[in-house]
Amino acid sequence: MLKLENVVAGYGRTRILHGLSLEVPRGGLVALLGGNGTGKSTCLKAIAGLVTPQDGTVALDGRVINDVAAEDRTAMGLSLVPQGKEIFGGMSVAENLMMGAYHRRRDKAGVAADLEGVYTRFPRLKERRRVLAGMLSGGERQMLSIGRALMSRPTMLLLDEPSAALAPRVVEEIAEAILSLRDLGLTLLLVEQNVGMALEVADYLYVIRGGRIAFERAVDDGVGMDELRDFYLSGAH
Ligand SMILES: Nc1ncnc2c1ncn2[C@@H]1O[C@H](COP(=O)(O)OP(=O)(O)OP(=O)(O)O)[C@@H](O)[C@H]1O
Repeated sequence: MLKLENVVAGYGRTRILHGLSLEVPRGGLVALLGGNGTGKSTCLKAIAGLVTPQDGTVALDGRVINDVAAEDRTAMGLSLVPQGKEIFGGMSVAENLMMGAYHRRRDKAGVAADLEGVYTRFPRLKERRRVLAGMLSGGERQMLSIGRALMSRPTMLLLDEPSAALAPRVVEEIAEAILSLRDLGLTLLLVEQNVGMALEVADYLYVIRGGRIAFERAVDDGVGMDELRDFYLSGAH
């Protein structure tokens, strides 16, 4: 469904991705692991259209989308759940969710149904729908961030470190939510530093090092936690 080939990208003259290639098949749950500052978020931004590749291609369903604007990629089914839970703290939970459906203004009935769907998936968001998003806990913010992305009716979600700074019990909840999205038929690319969580949910793993993919393997083929941790920690330093 999604294919990156030899993507070179960065900020200004600074190159961060040095020829990165990866694939996410339809319905797959693929994890991209790597240490701090290795370019994981930059990779997601290149897919979402927030960073333009200087070389290489990003293709969705066989179509190269390098020149497609970010908002048009959202309409094509790509939705980014950014790191840092970039929610609007001064707006209510419900208003934040509606922001995810901004390009579907003419589809009032569909948007209302999807809002109910998000509330069914995350009952805590329903309970807190009138609360200012800035008052939510870390786990609730992450759920809101995922819920807001779902409001654009995506076919593929790009999740940027959804477990970051969350307690283990909450990470487990988020992992379950991610698995339930896969069961719903969504295709997922999950950027993580939490190796345990990635191994628990993903069916395929990539490790990024120096702006390129340095290791990849199907989880079913056996990937040891220690092997992975050593691999990318040794590469990060
Ligand atoms: N907007 C920007 N302008 C300039 N440099 C940036 C920008 N965003 C990120 N960088 C730099 O690009 C490099 C890769 O950042 P990126 O956020 O892609 O890494 P990451 O693997 O997601 O790391 P982390 O897990 O710490 O978020 C870092 O050195 C970072 O400082």
